[in-house]
Amino acid sequence: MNDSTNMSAAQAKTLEISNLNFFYGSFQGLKNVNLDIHEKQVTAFIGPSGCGKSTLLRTLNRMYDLYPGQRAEGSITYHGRNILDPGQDVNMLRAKIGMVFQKPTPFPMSVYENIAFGVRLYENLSKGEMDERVEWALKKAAIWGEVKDKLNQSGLSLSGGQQQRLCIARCVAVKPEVLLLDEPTSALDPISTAKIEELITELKQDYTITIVTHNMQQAARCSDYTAYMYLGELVEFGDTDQIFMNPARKETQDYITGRFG
Ligand SMILES: Nc1ncnc2c1ncn2[C@@H]1O[C@H](COP(=O)(O)OP(=O)(O)OP(=O)(O)O)[C@@H](O)[C@H]1O
Repeated sequence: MNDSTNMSAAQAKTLEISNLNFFYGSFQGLKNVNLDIHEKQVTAFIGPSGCGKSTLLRTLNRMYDLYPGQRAEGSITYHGRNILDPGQDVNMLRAKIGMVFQKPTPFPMSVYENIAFGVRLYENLSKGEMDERVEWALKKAAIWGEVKDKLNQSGLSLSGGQQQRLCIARCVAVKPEVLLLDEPTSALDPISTAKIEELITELKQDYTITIVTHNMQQAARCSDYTAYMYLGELVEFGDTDQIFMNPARKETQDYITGRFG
């Protein structure tokens, strides 16, 4: 648990989720979720399989838009605008609110190009500037030392843990404000997991982070706030210390102590 966070009501909110409902066709995946994501803090979504953690994460940068039949209702306010509005520029939104998936997904191209490719979609940098950006992003993701002599090798030649940090670097390279991490360590060994957890703690100095995790210890170690979900509803949300040590709801207590789920 994180002692750096003496939570206060005054803490800035990066995303304000209000009355959010989500539908997969006729199936309702999220039911009236209300939640604030605080600036430069780590918020963990926990709960049993199928409770809606990934669905909630995917609404935050409208990733669901890529799939027909999926829709969200309600509002998610970001910089004073509801990002669910049809007029929202989703490409710009995804640059500002980037996502890293459960399985590392490097592009089948060099380490350098994995980073430069996304940057070119948004910015026109000179070769020198791009070199600097690539190095900066790889350093931010704590992988520069391991890949600086392999920039022209395929991203797919890296280990799983390195690939995941490359994906985090790719996300950071376009200078987002928010990182959405969907079970980022579930495919990784314990050492790579520890590196990513350390990285999350470092990255929150600059970014607002939201993480879906099945791992209670991970939520307790890395997050400042925790949201416990069940059957599409937000059961309880609060400071991670409070949720783990003194949950208000019995359902939360049962889940975190392993009596349920
Ligand atoms: N593409 C889809 N079409 C229809 N229903 C879906 C789809 N994706 C998810 N669901 C349903 O929505 C609900 C929430 O799923 P979601 O993936 O958000 O849960 P989760 O908490 O992230 O689960 P897990 O921990 O297993 O990844 C589940 O009942 C799931 O079956």
